[in-house]
Amino acid sequence: MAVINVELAGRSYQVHVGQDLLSNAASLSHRFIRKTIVPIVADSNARELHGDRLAASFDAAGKTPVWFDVASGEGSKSWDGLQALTEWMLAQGVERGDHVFALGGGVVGDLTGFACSILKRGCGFVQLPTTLLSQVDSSVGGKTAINTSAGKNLIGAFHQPSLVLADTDTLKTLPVREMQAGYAEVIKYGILGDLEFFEWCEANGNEVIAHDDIAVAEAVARSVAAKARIVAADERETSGVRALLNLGHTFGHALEAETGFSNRLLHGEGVALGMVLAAQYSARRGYISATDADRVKSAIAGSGLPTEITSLNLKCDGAKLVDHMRHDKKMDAGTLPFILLRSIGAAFLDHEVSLDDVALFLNDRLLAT
Ligand SMILES: NC(=O)c1ccc[n+]([C@@H]2O[C@H](COP(=O)([O-])OP(=O)(O)OC[C@H]3O[C@@H](n4cnc5c(N)ncnc54)[C@H](O)[C@@H]3O)[C@@H](O)[C@H]2O)c1
Ligand SMILES: O=C(O)C(=O)C[C@@H](O)[C@H](O)[C@H](O)COP(=O)(O)O
Ligand SMILES: [Zn+2]
Repeated sequence: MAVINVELAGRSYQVHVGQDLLSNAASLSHRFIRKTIVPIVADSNARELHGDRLAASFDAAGKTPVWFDVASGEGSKSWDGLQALTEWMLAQGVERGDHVFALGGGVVGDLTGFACSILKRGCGFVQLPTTLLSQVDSSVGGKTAINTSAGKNLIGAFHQPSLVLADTDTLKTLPVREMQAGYAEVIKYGILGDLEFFEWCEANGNEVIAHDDIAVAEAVARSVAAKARIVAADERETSGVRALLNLGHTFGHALEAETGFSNRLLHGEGVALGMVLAAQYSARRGYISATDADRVKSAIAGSGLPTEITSLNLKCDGAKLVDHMRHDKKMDAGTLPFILLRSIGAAFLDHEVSLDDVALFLNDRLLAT
């Protein structure tokens, strides 16, 4: 088992990565349980597949889990979802000093974290991530949010969890498509900041996706360590360091919006497409070679993720995708900084990008064969 610290003044916390952690959840989280009742917000699939182990752990400790079920899918990260959850938390008598547990993927983690950030102006929460994506990325770092019709994660807050238990056994039931989507956020850490980890991904990515225990353990622990370092350096994305974690997301969120935040394009798939576009756009700007852009694309394609936006059969042009980008949270007085590559393993923020040029670039990609 690995324990990674997220070092933040006054609210540092641990991320445990290992097998069968849910069976020991009560003892690992005992500091955060003050009452007999333990409120658990659960993704419907995660509860069905892994809820019993969690419940048994609390039962054995003399605690009583009370469950709030969240329907699977991005649609639950919504105003309606937030209203239903916060009203349930009030009905359960959750107080500011209490902790709510979030069992599931990034959807449940982001929704529960946001609900906890506003309930009575803030209560605690513990992340129990059960997807690869949520173990390597969304459960760590305190970004919480819901989507609106205007775009992705536009209503949210920074609110750090008190503890993260990433039980890698839960990934054994995760469909391959979801493993691939989570893997996009794994290889992201290599592309943005660590050439050696990118090369590890080139060699081991398929073992991760195939649920190989050793490869999964290494991928999750190394990803969490990378994210913890970045979050500790720039918790609220103000210095430009944390913004690098958005590699591929400016393009990806626009594609998610255009596909209606639906099963047509999972978040990780949008990030995969977005990272390929960011690499190609970096080559267009003369920062990296076409060969390096192709290497990024091949590594992503090799894991079975999409790499061509033509595969989405979009009925829009580049200007429409750029319109979605105008809602990006990085927009700053009319300019949108893009996360581009100086080399594989060295991302940077380019503040000189013209959105008109991005639209032209996307028109080319929408026509590519
Ligand atoms: N807060 C952050 O820093 C951050 C980072 C990355 C992504 N995100 C957000 O995370 C969300 C995506 O998260 P996700 O990829 O985990 O998706 P998700 O939460 O929708 O889960 C994916 C699917 O897996 C199912 N599932 C969950 N655990 C399972 C298990 N163990 N076995 C079988 N099925 C299981 C779910 O029911 C769902 O159908 C997006 O909304 C994205 O914006 C947030
Ligand atoms: O933690 C971060 O910072 C990230 O950017 C991680 C991303 O993978 C994640 O999808 C995040 O939710 C995107 O943030 P947003 O600020 O663009 O909504
Ligand atoms: Zn992401």
